[in-house]
Amino acid sequence: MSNPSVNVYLDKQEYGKDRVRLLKVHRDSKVHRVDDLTIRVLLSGASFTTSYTEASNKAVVATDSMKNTCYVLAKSSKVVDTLELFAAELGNHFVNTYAWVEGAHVTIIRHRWARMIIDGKPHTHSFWRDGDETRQTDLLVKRGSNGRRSIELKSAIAGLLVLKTTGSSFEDFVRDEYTTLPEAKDRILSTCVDANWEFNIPSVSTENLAATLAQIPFNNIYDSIRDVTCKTFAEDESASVQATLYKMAAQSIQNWKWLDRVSYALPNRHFFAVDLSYFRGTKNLAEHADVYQPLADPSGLITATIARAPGTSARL
Ligand SMILES: O=c1[nH]c(=O)c2[nH]c(=O)[nH]c2[nH]1
Repeated sequence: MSNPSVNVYLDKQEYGKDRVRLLKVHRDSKVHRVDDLTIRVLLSGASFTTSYTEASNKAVVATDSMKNTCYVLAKSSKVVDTLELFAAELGNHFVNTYAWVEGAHVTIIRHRWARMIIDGKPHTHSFWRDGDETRQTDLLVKRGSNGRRSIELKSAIAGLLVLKTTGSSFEDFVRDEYTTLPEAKDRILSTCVDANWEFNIPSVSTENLAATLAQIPFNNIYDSIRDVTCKTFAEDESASVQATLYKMAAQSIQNWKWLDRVSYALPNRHFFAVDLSYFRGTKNLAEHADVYQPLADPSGLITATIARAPGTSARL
C-alpha cells in the first residue's frame, strides 16, 4: 500500500517519438544518394508537468504529430545529409513553434548504404548494406532568455568492427596468483568501435544559430574521425587497447578546434590461439599460431574520454 502522507513530485520528464524511420532520396543529380535514418524526438518543459500530475493534455503535442513533423521537415530540408544540421532543424522547429517547449532532444541514427560497384563502376542508384556500423548524433536545444538558444551536441560512430592480424602486443602486466594469461608479443586485435565527440558550441541568439552551426564541417569531422580511428588502429604498434585508444582520441582533438572531448568504448574481442599439441604435437601457440578461436564472451572493455587541456588550440 502506498503511504499518502509521503509527498512526491515530478523530478524530470521528456516525452516524444522514438524509432521514426525515414529514407530520404537525393535525386538532384543522376547519381542518387540516400539517407536512411532512425529518429528520436523528446520534448521537455515545465508546462508538461500537468500531463503527468493532473492528467491534462492541454500542453501535449501528440507524439504522432512529432513523427509527422520529421517527415514534413525531411521533405523541405536541404541538410538531411548532415545529421547534426538536420537534428538542429528539427529541435529548433519544436522550440520555435511551441512557446512552452523548453528543450528538444533529437537523436538521429544513420544506417549505412554503400554504393554498388557493377562492372568496376559505382552504380548511380543501387546500394548495399556494408555492415551494421552507424553514424549518430544527439542534440539538445534549450530555450534561453532573450531569444537565445543553447545547444549540447554530441556525435558518434557506433559498431565499427575491425580486426588486425599483427602489430599488437600485451606484455608487462600484473602477474600474480590470479594470472593465467601469457604475455603476447604478437596477437590478434579486434574491437567494435564506439566513439563519440562533443562539440563546443557557444550559446547564440535564435537568428545566429543556423549561421553558427553552418561554420562547423560536421561531415568532414565525422569522416576524419573515422579515418583517424582506422589508420591508428591499423598502423599503431599497439602496446594495449588503452594506449591505442588514447592516440586515436588525442589526434582528433588536435585536428579539430570544435572538439573538446572525444570518448571511445573499445571492447577487446579476444582471439585465442588453439593449443593443437594434442594432435601429433602440432605447434600452434605463440609464434606458430595461425588457427584461433574467437571468444564470443567475455570481452575486455576499455573506455576513456580524452579532453582538450584548457588554453590549447587545434590545428584547423
Ligand atoms: O589491451 C589490453 N588491455 C588490457 O587491459 C588487457 N587485459 C587483458 O587480459 N588483455 C588485455 N589487453
